[in-house]
Amino acid sequence: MSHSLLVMKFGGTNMQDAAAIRHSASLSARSIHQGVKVVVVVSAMAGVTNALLTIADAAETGDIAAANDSLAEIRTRHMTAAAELGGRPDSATVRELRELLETLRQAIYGVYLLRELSPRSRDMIVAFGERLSAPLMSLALSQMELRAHHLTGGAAGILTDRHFGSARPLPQSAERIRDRLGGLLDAGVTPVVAGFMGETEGGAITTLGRGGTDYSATILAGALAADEVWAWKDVDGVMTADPRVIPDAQNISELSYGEVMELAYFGAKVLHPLAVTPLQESGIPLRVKSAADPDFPGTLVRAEAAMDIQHPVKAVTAIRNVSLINVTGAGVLGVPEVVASLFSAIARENITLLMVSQSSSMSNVSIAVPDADAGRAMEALRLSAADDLSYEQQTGKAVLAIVGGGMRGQKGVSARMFTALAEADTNILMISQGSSELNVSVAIENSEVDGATRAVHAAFSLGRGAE
Ligand SMILES: Nc1ncnc2c1ncn2[C@@H]1O[C@H](COP(=O)(O)OP(=O)(O)O)[C@@H](O)[C@H]1O
Ligand SMILES: N[C@@H](CC(=O)OP(=O)(O)O)C(=O)O
Repeated sequence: MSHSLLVMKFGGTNMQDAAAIRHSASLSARSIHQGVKVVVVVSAMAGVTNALLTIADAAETGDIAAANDSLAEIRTRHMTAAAELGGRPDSATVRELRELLETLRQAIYGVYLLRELSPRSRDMIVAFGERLSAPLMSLALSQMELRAHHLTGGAAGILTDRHFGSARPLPQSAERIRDRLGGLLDAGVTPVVAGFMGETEGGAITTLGRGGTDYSATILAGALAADEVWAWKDVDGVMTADPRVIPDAQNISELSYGEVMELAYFGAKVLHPLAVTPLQESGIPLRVKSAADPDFPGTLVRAEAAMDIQHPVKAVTAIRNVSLINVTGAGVLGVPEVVASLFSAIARENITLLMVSQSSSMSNVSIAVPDADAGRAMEALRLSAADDLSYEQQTGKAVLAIVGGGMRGQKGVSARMFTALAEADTNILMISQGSSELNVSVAIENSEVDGATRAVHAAFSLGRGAE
């Protein structure tokens, strides 16, 4: 099928060094040479986002030596890639990288002097990963005789709210994106947008949450009414399970927006959980494609996905490092009161709620939240209707989920999952099924995740050659 506009996203692995960047540029060039306009969206080089977060924390705690050492590594990595991509020491790209790295150094030194790292400062620092990789992609494209122009997410028109660390795009972004990128595209220039980031109306840099470059790409695609989004990955597409845990996992040819959201929410690192939301209104398809095998169709994600009656479950996924919090109301408090206190605390603190289950006879409600959010959840509970509630936290748990639109109305799916878990000697701590019937999730011990995933994957015949 011929396209006129594609948005292509390249993640950290596909930007990790000069060779990977050159290969990614050539994947864009293939389409550009066919007359397709392409908007390129890039992530930071693999590992750089984590390194920047560690550097910011080190500076805040006063360990400027460690921060400077890591910063030097980041500098070397980018300068080496620029040189290998043909950027001369006096070129505009190398000068720009030098300036960005100097601003980053000053920002980190500021955190060190103040011993203070606000969510806003953290976002400003962490977004440098993408700001540093975008010029390298522009350079690689220009070495292929293509005209390219790189921009920050904000300069490309992505305007967000002020939720630093997990910002959401504002509706007025759409028109701004068309204004900022339309002219470039009309002039035959390929925009290269730094992913993961946007900016507030006041011009402060925000980030869209980990894995947010997928989200940047779909926000741009929605605004520009692109034909498709192609998210290039180091895997064949969205797989039936994490291929690092299940070598036998295979590519899923089609998923609906709803299915992919559930998968991402329940831990499949392959896409940002909100990535497809900007596509829902227009129905723009998203393809997850393999950078190593560009002609392989990968996974097509769209509004209505093909359903295979033999496979009501399409994938198994897990989130490790989860805490279970059990909340009990004392005597007079019934379940509604307990739920009300609990949920208002959760909402206030913007906590990711993975599972909820209640026991009506005991005025008891249990929730599963990521370990990283558990401290805040407990603190919020302490500050809420404190005296009448008691709560306890269990760490070291995980949530395992099966996902697939075909389980809607099908009997026996949960039974098959529970039998497989029992046979794998996995203790189930909590169970939940959304009324959308797109998933069934269970809480289990962290240590049992790999074995349980293998067992459930096999029980639903998801592996290669399982039939
Ligand atoms: N169900 C799944 N399908 C594909 N990949 C998965 C799945 N679950 C986890 N992953 C992991 O997600 C990784 C791809 O995501 P990510 O590293 O964020 O890509 P990128 O950096 O290209 O955006 C793979 O390396 C894989 O290990
Ligand atoms: N660099 C950011 C954003 C991102 O989407 O990265 P990747 O495409 O490599 O998952 C992160 O690590 O969260």
